[in-house]
Amino acid sequence: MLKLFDAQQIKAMDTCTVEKQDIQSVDLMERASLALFESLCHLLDEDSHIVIFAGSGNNGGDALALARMLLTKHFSVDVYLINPNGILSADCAANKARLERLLYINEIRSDKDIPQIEKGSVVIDGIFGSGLNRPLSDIYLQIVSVINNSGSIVYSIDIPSGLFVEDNSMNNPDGIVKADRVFSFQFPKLSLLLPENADYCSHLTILDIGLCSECIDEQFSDYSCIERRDIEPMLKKRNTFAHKGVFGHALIFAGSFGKIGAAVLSARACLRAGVGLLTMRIPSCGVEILQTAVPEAMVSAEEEKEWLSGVGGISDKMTIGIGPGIGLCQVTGDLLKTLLTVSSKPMVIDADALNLIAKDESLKLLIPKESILTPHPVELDRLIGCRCLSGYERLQKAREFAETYSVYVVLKGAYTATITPEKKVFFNSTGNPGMATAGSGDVLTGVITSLLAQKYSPFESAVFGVYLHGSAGDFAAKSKSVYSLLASDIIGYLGKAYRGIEKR
Ligand SMILES: NC(=O)C1=CN([C@@H]2O[C@H](COP(=O)(O)OP(=O)(O)OC[C@H]3O[C@@H](n4cnc5c(N)ncnc54)[C@H](OP(=O)(O)O)[C@@H]3O)[C@@H](O)[C@H]2O)[C@@H](O)CC1
Ligand SMILES: Nc1ncnc2c1ncn2[C@@H]1O[C@H](COP(=O)(O)OP(=O)(O)O)[C@@H](O)[C@H]1O
Ligand SMILES: [K+]
Repeated sequence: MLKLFDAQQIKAMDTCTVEKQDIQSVDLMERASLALFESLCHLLDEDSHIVIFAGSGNNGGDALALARMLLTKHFSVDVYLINPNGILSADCAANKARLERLLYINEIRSDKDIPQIEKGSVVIDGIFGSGLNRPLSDIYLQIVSVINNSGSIVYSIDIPSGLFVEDNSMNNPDGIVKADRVFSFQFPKLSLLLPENADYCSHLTILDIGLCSECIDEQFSDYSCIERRDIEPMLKKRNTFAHKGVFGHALIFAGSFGKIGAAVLSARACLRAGVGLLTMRIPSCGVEILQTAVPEAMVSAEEEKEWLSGVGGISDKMTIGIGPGIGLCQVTGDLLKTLLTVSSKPMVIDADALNLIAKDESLKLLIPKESILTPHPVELDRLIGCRCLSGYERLQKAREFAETYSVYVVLKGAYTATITPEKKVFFNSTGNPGMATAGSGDVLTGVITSLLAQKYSPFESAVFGVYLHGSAGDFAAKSKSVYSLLASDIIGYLGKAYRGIEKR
């Protein structure tokens, strides 16, 4: 699991590593720059012209060290050191001295020193890193504007200059470098996983710079990224004598007139994710459709033709999922209230079930503890009753919600965040923009309900389900492209996603 840290913690680990490994901080800088150099070389052409912008802190020091390494490979390099106050950090100064022996360093002290960037150049952005402590102003704003308007490929060191590591709600969007790729040292930065910062980082590479693992373990973090190696041990092996009774009985409430497709998608996904038995509670207009499309599912038909109004037959043995395509009828809201009142086991709550809860404050208190709620950002805003201005704010509100109601919140997006009742956040690493298509959320509900029915813990059901769903989406995108991917394709590749986890 990759932990994410704030700027102070990064500095603390830096200092701790230097002490524990008995090295100088400039040696750690050299190691970081070397990792960057090696990774960057794969992306450069022999005749690339490289324009490096270095700031006065350690991010600038990295950039100057990188320039020296690029010169050893005979790249054409121009270096601009932005030094309006004439004060450099010690390691930046040391690297300036080393580079000066090899190359003339242009210094930018006022706006008249700002260069035009030659067309076709590659820009390296080493102006500010994790030490940024205020939004950019003056000369820095002008330089960022020159970089962003240069039409060049831009690679940022550690983080796009001008972007804060965590909260950018008060930042100036014009003062942030838009990078084609960010090379982040050791850990992703939280801000790079939030949707409002998508423009500043098209691709992300994490570079291992050998920070001391003891120093990393000492630092507490509420945020981490789930990797394949965290998921693999969660997979439950199936024994030879297993029978369908072992793998749980899911009961999914889904569909309304015109939205029976949502029920079909969640049913198929639930079965493909491995549940033993599945009953679908749907309005009677959907019975034929569902029985034809998903013969493996049982149907509990609602008396009402077009929407759900009654809970039907439920038992304690069943694991409930509710929401896909159910609509917002009052009678469906009443059903939800009954269901929340009579159930004490964790359930999966999605889509219109979340919208119904948002409309009736009293329902929130009835949600069984440890239930899994799967809102997309708009559903989350409705649930908490306010329109969040940034992904960062939304994440904090979702954490408060998870704690207040003792539930797991799966906040969906490019990096879906599973938030625990303890307010810990686990970002997912699979998935792609092809999944931004109708019905992929219904598929996720089916998958998570299936895992919960198979006795995965609520936490495992959420993070494992999100990972599996994203991984199936990645296989689907490889085959169908991100443009043509359908939610059904995700279901079709769930088997391959399981194989991917089971293989290693
Ligand atoms: N992770 C690791 O372990 C490793 C990290 N390494 C590298 O170190 C980087 C962090 O370096 P850093 O701490 O020196 O901060 P960095 O961002 O270069 O400069 C901050 C300076 O700028 C200033 N300043 C701030 N905001 C400003 C503004 N808006 N406008 C103008 N000035 C502003 C502020 O000074 P102030 O003006 O506040 O006195 C401060 O002195 C990190 O990102 C990575 O690249 C590797 O070398 C080794 C391993
Ligand atoms: N750009 C993206 N990258 C990765 N996953 C994505 C992306 N866009 C959407 N998804 C995933 O697709 C699903 C969409 O869910 P949702 O918005 O509820 O769709 P629907 O309501 O159409 O079923 C979520 O699991 C989300 O994480
Ligand atoms: K940078």
